[in-house]
Amino acid sequence: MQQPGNLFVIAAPSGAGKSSLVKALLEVDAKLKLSISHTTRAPRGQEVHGREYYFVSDAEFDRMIAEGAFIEWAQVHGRRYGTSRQAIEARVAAGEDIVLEIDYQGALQIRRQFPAAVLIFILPPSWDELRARLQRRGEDSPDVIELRLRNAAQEMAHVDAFDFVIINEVFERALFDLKTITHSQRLRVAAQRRSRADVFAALGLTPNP
Ligand SMILES: Nc1nc2c(ncn2[C@@H]2O[C@H](COP(=O)(O)OP(=O)(O)O)[C@@H](O)[C@H]2O)c(=O)[nH]1
Ligand SMILES: Nc1ncnc2c1ncn2[C@@H]1O[C@H](COP(=O)(O)OP(=O)(O)O)[C@@H](O)[C@H]1O
Repeated sequence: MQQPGNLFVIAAPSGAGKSSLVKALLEVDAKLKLSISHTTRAPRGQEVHGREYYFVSDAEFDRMIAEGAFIEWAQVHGRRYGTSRQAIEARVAAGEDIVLEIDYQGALQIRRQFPAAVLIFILPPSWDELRARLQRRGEDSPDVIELRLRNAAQEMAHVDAFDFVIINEVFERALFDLKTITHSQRLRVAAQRRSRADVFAALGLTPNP
């Protein structure tokens, strides 16, 4: 029987570097696939429908809620964001490892439905650096940046519900931490199955004869 895949849930205050880290992680880990959320917020400059998000109208989002199409959804920074059930259930059952880049409210909903999900929280090194990153990114108006900074405190208050916390100060170090977590989870699952071959496969090694 196919073993289910792993779910990695990554949350962070806006500007902490979560999208950049996840993008870099996906580039070096071919086994990981990103869950692409639906949102009612407008696309930013370089964003493409179906790549960063499925950008939908409020009416379309309402319809999806009514149909039970979301495995979790939440209101964040005044817009709605959700993970489609279809995108997760079939893929996890097929053994795929999925990354969800969602807020803490969504992370807690996922934990209730998938107790084995690994919840990772990314923190900025300081408030000043968080503000500086939002400003440097240059995608949000000053009003939106202030709203995101206010919401960051609320988001960070939920850090204790997470399994791991990574401080994204030096980018490469934070990426290394993320890789350690995904590797460890795969090894743990393989070890639980008590199969030496599985443990070696998870490491990408060939067992000695
Ligand atoms: N609950 C939930 N939150 C989401 C989902 N997709 C994105 N988010 C969160 O919504 C917040 C705003 O995302 P976005 O507007 O792309 O800005 P970002 O903070 O720069 O990533 C972030 O905390 C995201 O993690 C989702 O499907 N569900
Ligand atoms: N370790 C880091 N040091 C300096 N800048 C960073 C670091 N990580 C990410 N950034 C930058 O901070 C900004 C916000 O990162 P982003 O990945 O968009 O954050 P989030 O998805 O959490 O909102 C981007 O301009 C990104 O290039």
